[in-house]
Amino acid sequence: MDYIGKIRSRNPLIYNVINEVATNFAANGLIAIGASPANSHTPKEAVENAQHAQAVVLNLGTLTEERAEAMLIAGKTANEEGVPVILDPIAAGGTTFRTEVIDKLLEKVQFTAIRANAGEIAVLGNVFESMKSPDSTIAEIDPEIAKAVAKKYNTVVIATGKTDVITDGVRTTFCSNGDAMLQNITTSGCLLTSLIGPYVSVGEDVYEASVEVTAAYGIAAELAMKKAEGPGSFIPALLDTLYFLDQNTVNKYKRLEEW
Ligand SMILES: Nc1ncnc2c1ncn2[C@@H]1O[C@H](COP(=O)(O)OP(=O)(O)O)[C@@H](O)[C@H]1O
Ligand SMILES: Cc1ncsc1CCOP(=O)(O)O
Repeated sequence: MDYIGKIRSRNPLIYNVINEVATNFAANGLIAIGASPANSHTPKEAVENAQHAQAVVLNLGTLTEERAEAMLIAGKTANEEGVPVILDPIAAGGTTFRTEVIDKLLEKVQFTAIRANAGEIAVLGNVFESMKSPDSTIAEIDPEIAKAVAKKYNTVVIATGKTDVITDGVRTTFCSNGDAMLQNITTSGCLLTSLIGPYVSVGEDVYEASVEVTAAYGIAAELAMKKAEGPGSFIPALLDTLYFLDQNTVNKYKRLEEW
C-alpha cells in the first residue's frame, strides 16, 4: 500500500495536544510527510478540534493541568467520533501528577496506539518504576513486556529504541531502521508519535500502519544522516528527507523482522 501517496493526496488533519519543546518540529514533520497539523492545548477547543481531525495525538511532555484536561476531552471525543487517538506517555511514572494523568487517560480513553521509548513502556508494563526524564534509560524493550502492555490496553504498542518493537499483543515486528543521531536531538520520539496519526488515518490495519511509519521514519533518519554533519544539520536534513520520501524508497530500505 502507498501510505505516503495516500497521506499526500488526503492531507489528513492531525490534532496535537503536544509539549512545548516538540510543537514546532512535530508540526513541520507532519507537513513534510503531507499531513496538516493543528496544535492546541486549551480544553475549550478540544471537542471541536477532535471532531474535525483525522487523528488525535496526545503527548504528555510539559504537562499542565490545562493540557491534561484538554487531552482527556480530546481523547474521549475522538473515541465517540471514531477518530484514531495516539498516546505518547512521556516520562511515565516520573512524578505523581504525571502518573495520575496517564492512569486516568488510559482508564477513560481507548487508544489506537501508544508510542513510547523502551523505558516508558517498561513503566506501563509495571516492570520499571519511573522515568526521571523523557530519555530512556533502557536501550530496548523485552518484546513480551510490549505485548503485555498492548494486550492490557487493547492497543498497538510502538516501543522505540535501537531496535523498535511494534506489537498488537498477537503480532510482533522488530524494526532495525534508524540512526543513533536521533538520540542527539530532542523530540525525535515525539515526531514519530505525531506521524503515526496520518499513517493510521489512511491505513486499513493499525498494526501494519504502525510498522510502516516506524520503518519510514527510521529510513528518513538514515538518509538524512548521509547529508548531515551533526545534530544541528541533522534536524533540517530529516525534514527535507521526510518531504522527499516516497513509498518505493521505504519499500527498498525497510528492515523488518516478524517475531
Ligand atoms: N540507538 C539507536 N539507534 C538508532 N535509532 C535509534 C536509537 N535509539 C532510538 N532510535 C530511534 O529514535 C527514535 C526515537 O526513539 P526514542 O529515543 O526511543 O524515543 P524518545 O525520543 O521518546 O525517547 C525512534 O525512531 C527510534 O527508532
Ligand atoms: C526535553 C523535553 N522536556 C519535556 S518534553 C521534552 C521533549 C521530549 O521529546 P522526546 O522524548 O521525543 O525526545
